Amino acid sequence: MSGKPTTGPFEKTPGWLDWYTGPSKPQFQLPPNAVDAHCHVFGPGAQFPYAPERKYTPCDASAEQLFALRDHLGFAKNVIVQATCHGADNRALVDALKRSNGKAKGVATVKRSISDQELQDLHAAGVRGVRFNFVKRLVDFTPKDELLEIAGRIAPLGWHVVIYFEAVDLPELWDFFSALPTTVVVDHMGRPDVTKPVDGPEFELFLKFMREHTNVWSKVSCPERLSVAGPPALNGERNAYRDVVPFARKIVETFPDRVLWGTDWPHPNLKGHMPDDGLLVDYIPHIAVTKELQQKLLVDNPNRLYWPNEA
Ligand SMILES: O=C(O)c1cc(C(=O)O)oc(=O)c1
Repeated sequence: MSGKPTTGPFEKTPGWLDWYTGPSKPQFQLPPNAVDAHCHVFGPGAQFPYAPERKYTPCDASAEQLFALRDHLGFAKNVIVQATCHGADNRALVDALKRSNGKAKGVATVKRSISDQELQDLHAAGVRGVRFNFVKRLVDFTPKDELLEIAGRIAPLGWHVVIYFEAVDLPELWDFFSALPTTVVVDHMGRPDVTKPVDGPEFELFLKFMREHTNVWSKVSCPERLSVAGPPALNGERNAYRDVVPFARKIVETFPDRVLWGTDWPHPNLKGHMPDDGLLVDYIPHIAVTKELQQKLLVDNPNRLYWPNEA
């Protein structure tokens, strides 16, 4: 790993937790060509300013630092997801993609005013999806007709839509999600409340959503965000976030061909602790318990979605 977090000209949100320097080497050996399918770059703010409409100001997390983590953990490639602190200004994302030597693809945030040429430029840089965010603490509301219009424009490019929402909001968003004309990838399992039973009505609704929509995939990421009881991936703990495991394992085993995993580095907005990313990788074999499931989750699925010509 190289470097320490900086903050440049911006003042971080009070209480901000910086990403973990000096992560462990995972004990779990990632298979060849494994993809970290959800991570972000922040700034650096001095070069790529944070968006005026942002809801938080992070520490910087540069492309070099992300690529150093990738190599340290043993991933071959990254999918970099536009972070809300950059709004619809995708310059930091595009710069990271261009400097990845083909080892990163991206998911952008766009507005309806984007031109066809700008979409083509994003495609050339390696963008393969757009993100629609419904988490109220992160973004202001965007009208659904605007989102549907964007989805209709990116569909012919072969892109997909990434959606981020809270489990309690799924009933209200169901019809809108059903109308999306592309592959749809859900961030962080649709944020289940893991204090509720894994076979209870809330999580069952999410499973039903995936069962009834074969175009819907799920990232089984972010146990560090969803966990209530821990234990955190710190201090050598290689059996972390046990309360999240049954939820992620259920999705992996029910929909093995429609799941992705990512670190979520640099883990924006965590409050209690910042995980050791090496120990976070050691969470994977607890949710994908066979070599076959690990191969699909980490290699086959993300390569099929993001590098289809190489898969
Ligand atoms: O839960 C979060 O705070 C969060 C935020 C962002 C973002 O700001 O883009 O992305 C994520 O994947 C998760």
